[in-house]
Amino acid sequence: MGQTFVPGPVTSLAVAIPFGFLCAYLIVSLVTAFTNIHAHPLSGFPGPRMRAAFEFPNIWSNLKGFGNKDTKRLHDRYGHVVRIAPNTLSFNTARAWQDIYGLKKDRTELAKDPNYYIKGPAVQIVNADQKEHVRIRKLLAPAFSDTALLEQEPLLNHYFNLLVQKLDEKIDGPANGRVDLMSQYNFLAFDIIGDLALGEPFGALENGENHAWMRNFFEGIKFLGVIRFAMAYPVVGLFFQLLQRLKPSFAEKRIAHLAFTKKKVDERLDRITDRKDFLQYILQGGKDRQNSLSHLEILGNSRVLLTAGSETTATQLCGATWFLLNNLITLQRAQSEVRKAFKNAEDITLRSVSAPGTLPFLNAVIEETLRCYPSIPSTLPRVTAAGGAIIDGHFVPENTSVGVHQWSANRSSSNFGAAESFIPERWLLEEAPSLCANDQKDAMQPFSLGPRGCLGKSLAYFEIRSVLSRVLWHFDLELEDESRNWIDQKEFVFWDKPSLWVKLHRKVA
Ligand code: HEM
Repeated sequence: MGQTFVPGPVTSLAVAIPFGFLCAYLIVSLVTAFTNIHAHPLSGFPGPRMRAAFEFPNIWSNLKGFGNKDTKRLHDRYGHVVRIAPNTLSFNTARAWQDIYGLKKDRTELAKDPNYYIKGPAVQIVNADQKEHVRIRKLLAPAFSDTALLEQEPLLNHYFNLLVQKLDEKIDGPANGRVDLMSQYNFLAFDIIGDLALGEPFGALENGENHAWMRNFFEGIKFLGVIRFAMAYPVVGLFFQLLQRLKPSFAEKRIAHLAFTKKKVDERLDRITDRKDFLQYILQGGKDRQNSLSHLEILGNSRVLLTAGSETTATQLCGATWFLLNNLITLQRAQSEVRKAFKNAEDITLRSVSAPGTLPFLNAVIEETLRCYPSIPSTLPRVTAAGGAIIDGHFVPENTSVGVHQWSANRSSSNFGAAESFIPERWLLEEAPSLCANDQKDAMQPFSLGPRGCLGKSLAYFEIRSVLSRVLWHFDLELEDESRNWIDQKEFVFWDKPSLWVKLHRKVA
């Protein structure tokens, strides 16, 4: 006969204490949820009750990579402003862009949301507060002026030509013209920004493989989503810390990523050169000011430049190519415009691709790609200051996280006619179809706006116009069947882009 187990006092306590904590946690969560719905300063804003009550539906949606689609669905249902989390409002109008990201009359700006822009040990341009940001931006801005960028033309041309050469080699090689343009564009954008920022080629195009830095970068972005979850739910945070101990590769990749950047920055700082890379501007600008950047700040900002300047531009190159190849009439028009504008490949220069009136249709394709497939489809959140703010005509109480959700703004039928369709002609004054007559063009701000708007916008346009012109000039392209649905992607702040398979043919002379 078996013995009956009678729990002793120690066993009972071991069960009772966690059980007690769990009950207390559940009760506090439910009371908070009830208060969030009925007695919160944002209670009057529209949105689903679950979103008003808890943080996790929003975090979970982003963590799974469906943030863009889920948030847009909420805007379609609830309107221009939606309460997507207890303390978070999402907007989708042109007015909201100005109210949230523009500089105020008293020269202040809405601060970046610290729960999103998680600060590391070093201040860097993207997460710095307003005062620090002004200091850093002043040092970096001269490197991004059109004059400074035009001086970089030989360097840029080297990489543009290398891309064409590598693509051309694929035609006669075993690949028989089949190529993954997503990888090639990523190699190109990373090589360019690596060279511009740190004065040294990274060799991704040359070697034809993703640099470990790039592979780790995307892991890092996904990792940020987990950190945000852990910040909102400390219980998840504890579990996550445990996971890191059990699976050290999680943290190792991040450490390797940081170590690589440090090594490259240190090597560059040790090198005496008169090459005008971005670091040269930072060091020169800091010489006669007490505002120079510390070593840690140089490191932090270099990481930002490498990231901000590679992934975003490569995304646009991929997107524009896919939209073109998916619509043969558009492709033919863009291609014949480029081939007519440039008799010889050498005529394609930074100045010629940017000259007004030279490539109107290609420029319209680029704008429409930025609308339909923005590099950063999600929200870049700010926090309202003491006393609250008027946003898009609504009074928003202080300490609220606010932002424009790019995907929802760009694809909203109240901002754009036939918003879900790719129609480059909407950007051409004389050809815009009547259904696009009321387009709210200012509702699309792919580079954001105001004092924290993109510093690399001119560089991005130079790169995108130059590369698309060259690819369309040199090659005839077909989309491979497996990339027909390429555009259907998950989003983790940036897009999780799969390979973009195309078949290249040399242009018939
Ligand atoms: C199509 C390409 C690009 C897009 C769509 C884009 C978009 C953006 C956006 C939306 C922001 C605002 C971020 C925020 O508010 O947190 C930003 C900031 C920034 N971008 Fe870009 N970007 C692009 C290319 C580049 C390039 C090529 C560089 C060159 C390094 C660059 C450098 C920066 C920097 C330094 C900032 C921070 C500006 C500041 O806080 O003052 N970007 N970008």
